[in-house]
Amino acid sequence: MCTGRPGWLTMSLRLGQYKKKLHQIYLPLMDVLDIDTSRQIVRVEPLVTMGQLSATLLSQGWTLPVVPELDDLTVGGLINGTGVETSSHIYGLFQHICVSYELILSDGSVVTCTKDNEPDLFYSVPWAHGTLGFLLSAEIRIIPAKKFVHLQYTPTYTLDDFIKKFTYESTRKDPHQFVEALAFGPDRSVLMVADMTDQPDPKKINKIGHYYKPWFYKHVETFLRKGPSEEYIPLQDYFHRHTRSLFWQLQYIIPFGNNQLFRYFLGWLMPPKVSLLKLTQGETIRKLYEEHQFIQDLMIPLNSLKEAIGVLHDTVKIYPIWLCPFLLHADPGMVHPQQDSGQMYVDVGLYGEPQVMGYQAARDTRKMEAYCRKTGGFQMLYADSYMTKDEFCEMFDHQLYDKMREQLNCKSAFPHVYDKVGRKTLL
Ligand SMILES: Cc1cc2nc3c(=O)[nH]c(=O)nc-3n(C[C@H](O)[C@H](O)[C@H](O)COP(=O)(O)OP(=O)(O)OC[C@H]3O[C@@H](n4cnc5c(N)ncnc54)[C@H](O)[C@@H]3O)c2cc1C
Ligand SMILES: NC(=O)C1=CN([C@@H]2O[C@H](COP(=O)(O)OP(=O)(O)OC[C@H]3O[C@@H](n4cnc5c(N)ncnc54)[C@H](OP(=O)(O)O)[C@@H]3O)[C@@H](O)[C@H]2O)C=CC1
Ligand SMILES: CC(C)=CCC[C@@H](C)[C@H]1CC[C@@]2(C)C3=C(CC[C@]12C)[C@@]1(C)CC[C@H](O)C(C)(C)[C@@H]1CC3
Repeated sequence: MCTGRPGWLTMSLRLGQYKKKLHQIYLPLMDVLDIDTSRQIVRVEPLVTMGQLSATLLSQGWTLPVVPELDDLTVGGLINGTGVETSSHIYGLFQHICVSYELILSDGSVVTCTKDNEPDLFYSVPWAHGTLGFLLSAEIRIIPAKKFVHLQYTPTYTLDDFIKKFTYESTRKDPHQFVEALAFGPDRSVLMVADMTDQPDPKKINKIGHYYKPWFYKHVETFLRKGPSEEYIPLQDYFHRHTRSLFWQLQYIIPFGNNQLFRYFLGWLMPPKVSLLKLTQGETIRKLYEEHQFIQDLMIPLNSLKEAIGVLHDTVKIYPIWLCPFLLHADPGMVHPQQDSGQMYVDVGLYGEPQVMGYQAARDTRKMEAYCRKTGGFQMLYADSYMTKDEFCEMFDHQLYDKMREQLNCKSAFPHVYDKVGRKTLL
């Protein structure tokens, strides 16, 4: 079994060919069920999207501690897959802000698991991609929101200076609420730290969410020239700052999209719906993307970042690079640090056309996957994974997952997670 959500509706690169072979279970569950401000918990169904949830919560003065920024990402996808954002250096991944999951298992029974009740199930759901049961609802923590974020930009011009400042901001004892960086070259980066506030300086307010405003990453790049700066951005605009340009992928689809005239007259049409692009994309475009684009998020320990930037420069040479620190909790399950306590990791996001000569998708992605395993890191599974099953099992800890599959009689009910996400099985 798998969910009946069509592959073209999802925010991953894959079309979900496995869905054709499996029995599809329709789960039209798309409601925000309850906002309990005394417990600071929101109860939601799996098809609730980030755009919908952040608008609902913000209207009441609340927000999720971690808001993955593309509007169409769903709670179900973020729990059964994963989610990360610029506040993750404090709160961890999306799974770490979840308090309970209500699931329907292969025998039809419904269970609610938390870290104290059915902990094995609770810890094995994230990253299992719906191969242990179907999610019916989840309870997620919420925190009070403010109207603006005070965002400070610091350009750096050497790799060493950048690593020093980025490491400091990611690990300091009194951290800023949001930390992110964009690397525009091996030694040209802009570090951004931000905090929520209700007292913006009116002269420094920038409503970056307006449709005629420049794409956010282009705006950030200007600070390499202008030097350090600060702004006040409406919170909702901040959360969805990379939505309008799909990070920097829209430049390949609409190359003139950031042109001033285009923005003023047609900017309100942007971004195209990812699901519409997926639904209408032909086989040729799909192949072109597969062969000429490298879209991957590698989650590696922060102390490997300097080396990783060098390796990525030599292997694919793609800029900008999205850098987002996150605290990986030492919880049981498929993804945890190699040490016994939590460890600071960084999500290294590469979304673009490799500028190296002779790039070969399968060969070079495999190289990056091997490097990621060597550092003790993980690949985000919305992207194409070319690993073999053994390599996959080396990257993701299968101990608890295998135990739960055995215990819950999953083998005849759900495919193995590798058979859902592995690229080889889709060829
Ligand atoms: C993407 C998406 C996200 C959603 N998210 C949420 C969410 O977060 N929370 C939530 O609560 N819901 C959510 N919904 C569901 C939505 O709230 C319901 O579809 C709601 O019923 C839509 O209201 P409407 O005003 O568009 O009504 P309609 O769709 O026009 O009507 C809803 C029903 O009421 C009937 N009806 C309308 N008027 C009358 C009348 N005068 N007398 C008798 N019957 C009448 C209609 O025949 C129909 O059966 C979502 C839906 C979608 C598609
Ligand atoms: N900032 C970020 O963190 C970003 C994250 N992403 C990635 O995008 C993906 C989310 O995209 P989205 O379109 O929302 O999700 P998808 O529909 O792609 O779902 C992802 C996985 O979760 C499973 N799943 C979804 N809902 C349920 C459910 N109710 N019960 C059981 N399993 C379920 C799906 O199973 P099935 O195949 O059976 O439907 C699928 O394997 C995540 O993997 C995330 O990592 C992408 C961009 C940014
Ligand atoms: C962890 C983080 C921040 C991840 C961000 C990932 C985005 C850059 C990804 C998510 C979905 C994504 C893979 C997508 C695409 C680009 C990169 C996206 C937006 C596009 C639009 C590229 C063009 C393709 O033809 C197609 C339409 C299939 C995909 C759809 C998904």
